Amino acid sequence: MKIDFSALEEEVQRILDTPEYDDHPARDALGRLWEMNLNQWNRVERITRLSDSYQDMMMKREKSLSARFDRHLRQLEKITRISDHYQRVLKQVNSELEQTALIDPLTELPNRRMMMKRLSTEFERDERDKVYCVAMVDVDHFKLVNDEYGHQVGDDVLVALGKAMPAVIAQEGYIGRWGGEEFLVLLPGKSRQQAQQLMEAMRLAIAELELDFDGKRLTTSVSIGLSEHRQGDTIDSLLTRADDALYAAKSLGRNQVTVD
Ligand SMILES: Nc1nc2c(ncn2[C@@H]2O[C@H](COP(=O)(O)OP(=O)(O)OP(=O)(O)O)[C@@H](O)[C@H]2O)c(=O)[nH]1
Repeated sequence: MKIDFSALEEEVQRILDTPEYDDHPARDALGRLWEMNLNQWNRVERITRLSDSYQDMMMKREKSLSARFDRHLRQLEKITRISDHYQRVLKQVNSELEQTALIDPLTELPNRRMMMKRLSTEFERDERDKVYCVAMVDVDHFKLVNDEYGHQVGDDVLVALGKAMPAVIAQEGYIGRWGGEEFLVLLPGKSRQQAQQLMEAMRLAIAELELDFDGKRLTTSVSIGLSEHRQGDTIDSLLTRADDALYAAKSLGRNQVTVD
């Protein structure tokens, strides 16, 4: 049977409020039962309120946690984006630095370090049947250019030669600034005869070059010492022979190619 509690409560309330029942033997017990009932309801209400506010608190907490999580996630994404960007910039700066460390700033040709790197790579390859020549190129009487036209014109001459010589060599070899007014040419796969022909063409091209700097016209020439790789050669021995050949070219009157 279903009990209608509100009707029952109303009825009990009415009995307790009726003065004729004040002396009824069950009046006191009913009064206390009613009191207990009220207390129980109050407790239930308190517990319900507590549970509601606890649920409320948990929901708020969950919301704030999820908001914090989202905020952290966005920050993390931002940091990742920044870090990716910096890594790209760093990579570029590194490669630019590496480039500048290997390029001669005046002529923009590979510098001595780069040439040595290149030579080392070549020498690491299998020695058998290696066909390889190197040529040391030195500008003749370059001191006179500086003395007569000034250091700036001297620089301009080096820049002009740094453009003219690679144009002759093209894909046949590899040229770099060795230092001062000296250049080094690497000629992989070239026999002594082929290298000599190429260096002769380069010497001639330079001798015929007419340079004009602010109306100052001048010509110049280069001496070239060539050496061909021999069995058992080291980088040092190959370069020393090219140097010796260059010395010979200078001694023989300059503007010529000599082979050691
Ligand atoms: N303008 C300029 N001069 C340089 C540079 N590097 C070296 N020189 C000059 O090159 C000159 C080389 O002089 P030397 O070693 O006597 O040789 P040279 O006058 O060319 O005579 P030979 O080599 O015997 O034909 C020196 O005066 C150096 O100062 C440079 O980067 N710019």
